[in-house]
Amino acid sequence: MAIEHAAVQVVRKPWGIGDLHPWSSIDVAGDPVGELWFQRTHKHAAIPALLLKLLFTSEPLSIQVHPDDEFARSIGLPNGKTEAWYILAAAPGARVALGLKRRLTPQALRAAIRDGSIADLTQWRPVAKGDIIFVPAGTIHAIGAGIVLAEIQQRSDTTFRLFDYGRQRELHEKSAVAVSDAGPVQPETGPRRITTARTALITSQHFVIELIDLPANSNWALNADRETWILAIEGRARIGSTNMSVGDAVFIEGDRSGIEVGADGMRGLMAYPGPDPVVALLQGAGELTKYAGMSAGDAPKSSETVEVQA
Ligand SMILES: O=P(O)(O)OC[C@H]1O[C@](O)(CO)[C@@H](O)[C@@H]1O
Repeated sequence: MAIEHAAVQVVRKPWGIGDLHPWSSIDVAGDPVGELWFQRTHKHAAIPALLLKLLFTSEPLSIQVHPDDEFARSIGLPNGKTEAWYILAAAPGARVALGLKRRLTPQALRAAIRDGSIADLTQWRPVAKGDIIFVPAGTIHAIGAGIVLAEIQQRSDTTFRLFDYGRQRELHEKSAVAVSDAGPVQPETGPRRITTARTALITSQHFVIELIDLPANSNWALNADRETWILAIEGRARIGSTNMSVGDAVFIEGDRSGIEVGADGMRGLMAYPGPDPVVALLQGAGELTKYAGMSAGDAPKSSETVEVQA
């Protein structure tokens, strides 16, 4: 049984940024921060199946691919890395790449990595705030500059890079060729309404991602039998005794809790293992909350911060 205000792990990246507001009040001294990873707070807690992150880009990430479960296990890793991105903010012209413009043989893919022409073969698309993008393991992909996004992924840090814009980081030609589905991607299925407050954005074997839009001063019951992550993206709420405002995340597993929504409502992402949406997970309690007067000062940011260089 657990309800935790997630700790934040800072990951520095060459493509990161220097000012994380309004998503985090962490002071970014030094190298740019590319990612904030939300972590369980108890040191001896079981390792969750999912990883929730925020990504901040001032330059494009590498063109990359991740292994599926089968390949990951063949090299001694516990699982692969299917991921999804929810766009929180996007500068004009911001874009992401998903799949290739045309199908390549493994030999042609290897040659395109070696001569860098893979950069001209990826299929870019514009993105805007509120977009959701599903990236199954094996999909060649990249994230462009000027984006803040929330990433939900299988818990893995295995990335095979195909191209890195001249940065001096390692490429992983052999593994990338072995795991890539080197062609155009299939069209995605659209979001599906679960209730007036809940929309399933992604329904997949590995995780479900819901957009939750909880009205001002409403009360809810959260019945989390399985691992569940909630990220606040607008407004405020209190989950159990944890106050949440923009950029805060809560982990809950094998536990029940009330949610009291603040005076401006709360919009957030809720993610849990798939394959199907769990209707009983979040239910309206039908009462106005006593918590309507919550102010910014009532919602402290996560207390624990650690640093990682990547
Ligand atoms: O190799 P790079 O460019 O630092 O990118 C790695 C990052 O890309 C992502 O896979 C997002 O596509 C992150 O989960 C990961 O940390």
